[in-house]
This record gives sequence, structure tokens and C-alpha cells, in this order.
Amino acid sequence: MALFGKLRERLFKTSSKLGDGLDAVVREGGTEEPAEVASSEAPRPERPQEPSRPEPSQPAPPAAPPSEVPASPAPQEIPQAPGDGIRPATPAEVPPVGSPPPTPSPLTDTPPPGSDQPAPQPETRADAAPSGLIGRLFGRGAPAAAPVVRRTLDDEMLEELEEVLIQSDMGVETSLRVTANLAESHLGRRVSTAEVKMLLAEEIARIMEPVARPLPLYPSRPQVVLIVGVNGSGKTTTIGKLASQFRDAGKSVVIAAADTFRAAAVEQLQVWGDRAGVPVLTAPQGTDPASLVYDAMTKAQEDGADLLMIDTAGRLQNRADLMEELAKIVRVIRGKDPDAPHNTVLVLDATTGQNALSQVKTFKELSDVSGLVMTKLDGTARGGVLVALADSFGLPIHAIGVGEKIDDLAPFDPADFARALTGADPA
Ligand SMILES: Nc1nc2c(ncn2[C@@H]2O[C@H](COP(=O)(O)OP(=O)(O)OP(=O)(O)O)[C@@H](O)[C@H]2O)c(=O)[nH]1
Repeated sequence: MALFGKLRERLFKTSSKLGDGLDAVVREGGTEEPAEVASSEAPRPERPQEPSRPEPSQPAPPAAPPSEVPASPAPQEIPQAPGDGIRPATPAEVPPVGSPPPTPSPLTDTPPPGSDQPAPQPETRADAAPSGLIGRLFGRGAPAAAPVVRRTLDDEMLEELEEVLIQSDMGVETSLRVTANLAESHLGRRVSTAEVKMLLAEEIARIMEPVARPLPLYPSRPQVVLIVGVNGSGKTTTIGKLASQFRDAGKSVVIAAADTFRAAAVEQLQVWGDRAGVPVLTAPQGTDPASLVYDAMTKAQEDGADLLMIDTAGRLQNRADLMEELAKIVRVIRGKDPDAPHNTVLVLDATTGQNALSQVKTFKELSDVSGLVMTKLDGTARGGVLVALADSFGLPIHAIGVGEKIDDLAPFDPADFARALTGADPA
């Protein structure tokens, strides 16, 4: 399945909830118009191609500040995304640049297994025919010019839109920013649901573009990737998925199970190592994690491994202990390679919603977080939090988890994500 279709299907709960909310906002205050009239009154937004909007009141999220990037050798001179790192997705899922847009999965797609989401509602007429919208945009009105529901974008509608965005966990500030940008370009215009979704998707993609960066690869051997995050956020699973993709890309990988506190965590990591075909270094329960990391660094260096991925404990109940444990691990790593760890990746669980924001704050205090992976975006209605994270912290988002299987880690594509989130038609 094409990536967009898969993402839309997996993000079903969020896009359905957000899309339904947007439908309701337009429908409840809108009126039907003949399609032809509508097409002349609602031209395509003027700035869909702008890479960024350097307005003082709407600053783009900063790139990861230099202080957050671990001291490390310069990355290989590989072109920017998609070539500047491992794109964590199976190649078949990544549409080549400039290729025709993938076919969207119909909104009537079956929800993901285990989802309790009810069957999707039929779309309103305003959204029913993407070709109608695309046709109008390009002067090819749909022959069966069905009436389209449109509403004038005024303060009341903006407030309602804000509410819908906030409910999708996008956060108050980010929701206000998105609607303010919408008001700037479209206040007073009559817009349909399809157009609102498309405009919101463009605003959201604009916020997220600067942070969509695959995990950078460095020439160091081993490149040390420290994986941090609270218990259950998906660290082990993400390490397994990443290791598998790195291995498929021809890299030799070693995994270190440094959460020595929980025997089950070590076993689980071993299962993932087996699946990915990657060795996992373990130590008996209760061993000092830093000593296991020392041994893992030694082995990875001796073996000439390309990557060493280190799973860490995520017990936040005792912050001081966790901070000390992570600090000790980093000291040991630096003793072996002063430039390591090269990446400290924070794994976040999308289902925790706004709580993910406080986790980023906490882990930024505990460690030198250099990038994020957000898991469990499948089957949650809280995917909007990723927009809030991008807007608030500007940390690179390397990948998103959209399922429990080994290939359910997708590259983060802001445009696809924004359209899947809002329920907008594919570009
Ligand atoms: N649906 C879904 N489930 C996921 C995803 N990523 C991880 N999980 C599930 O989340 C649960 C916790 O994942 P783990 O990888 O064990 O999380 P962890 O952070 O290593 O947890 P600890 O070992 O307790 O520290 C498991 O049941 C995974 O299958 C995802 O992208 N989607």
C-alpha cells in the first residue's frame, strides 16, 4: 500500500475525529452553493509553495539548536533528506521524489485491527469528490456540479476550528498559531470542508517541515545511538525496527540491553534482535548498566560495527536515579569515544497526548536529546500532539511508529502526515 494510504488508514482515529470536527464546523454554519459559484469564490490559497513564512509573529520552529546536537564528527557528506540518513521505512513505501501522488486509501477503509473506531461516516458533498476540488482548482469543474457547503471564515468559525484542533491534542498555542495563519490568508472568504482541510494541512506541514529529518549517519564506527524514553513508550520495539532497517541498508548493528533492571525487558529486546538478525548484548539482571555499555562499546569497536544501539531504562519515578544512570552511561561511552553518543533519541508514545510535551522537557534535562521517534500513531486520536511537539521544541522527528510489526516504522513526511491528520485529500 502506498505510504499515504497506509498512514491515512493507520491514523484513522485522529484523522477521522479531526476530519469529522472540521466537517461539522463548516456544515453547521455554512450554506449550500452551486459548485460553479463556489469555484470562483474560493480560489486556491495563494502560498501553497512557499517553503516558509519568515514573519516575526509566526516564527518557524527553530532547527535543533547546536547545543542539543551531540558533539560528534561531521556527518557524511550525503545530500539532505531523503539521502542524509537512513529513511526508516521499507524502500517500497517511500514514493520517489517527483513521482505521481499515491492513491489515497478510501475513507471507508477498514479501521486498523484492534481499533474500536466506528465505521467512517460518509463524506459530505463538499468532500465527496476530490476530483471535483482538484478539477475546480485547475479550471476543470466536475460535470455533475453538485452543490457545495461553504461557510464564511470569520472569527466565530476560527474559534470553532481552534477548538477542534485543540481536541486533537495539538495544544492551545499551536492551534492558535495555525488558525491565525489561516485567518491571515483567508479571513472573510467562503470555504468548503475540503478547502479547510487542505489549508490546515498546508499550515501544519509548514510547521513540521523543518523537523522532518531522518536519523543522521556519521562516519564514526560505531555510531552510538542512545535510546531513551519512559517505560512502555516503545523503545525496545523501535530499536528492533530501526536495527532491521539499518541491517537491510547493509549496516552492521549491535544492540545493548542496558535496562538491566527488568529481566522481561532484556528478553523482549532479544526477541527483537532475533527478528532483526542483530546481536543483542545482555547482562544478568541487576548488573550496572554502565558496565554492560562498556562491554558493548568494546565489542562494537572490536567488531567494527557500524552502529551500536543502546536501550535504556525509563523509570521516571526516581528521576535522580535515572539521571545518574544515564549520566554514568554517557561517561562510559565518552571514555571510549569522546564524540559519542552521536544520537540520543527520545521515544514518545502518541497515546499519552499532551503528556508527551512534559516528557520531552524532562528528558531534555536528563540527557542531550537530539531527535524524536513517536510511536503508536496508529489507532490513537491524539496524533495532533506531534504538531505541538514540532512547534514547541523544534527537535528533529526521525520516524513514526504505526504498528507493532517490524516494518511499521515510517519516515516522517510532514505533508503526508498533515494530510492524513486533517483528512485532506492527497496532493
Ligand atoms: N500499536 C503500536 N504499538 C506499539 C508501537 N510501538 C510499540 N508498541 C507496543 O507498545 C508496547 C511497549 O513497547 P516496548 O517497545 O516494549 O516499550 P519500551 O519503551 O521498551 O518499554 P519498557 O521495556 O517497559 O521500557 C508493546 O506492546 C509494543 O508492541 C507502535 O508504533 N504501534
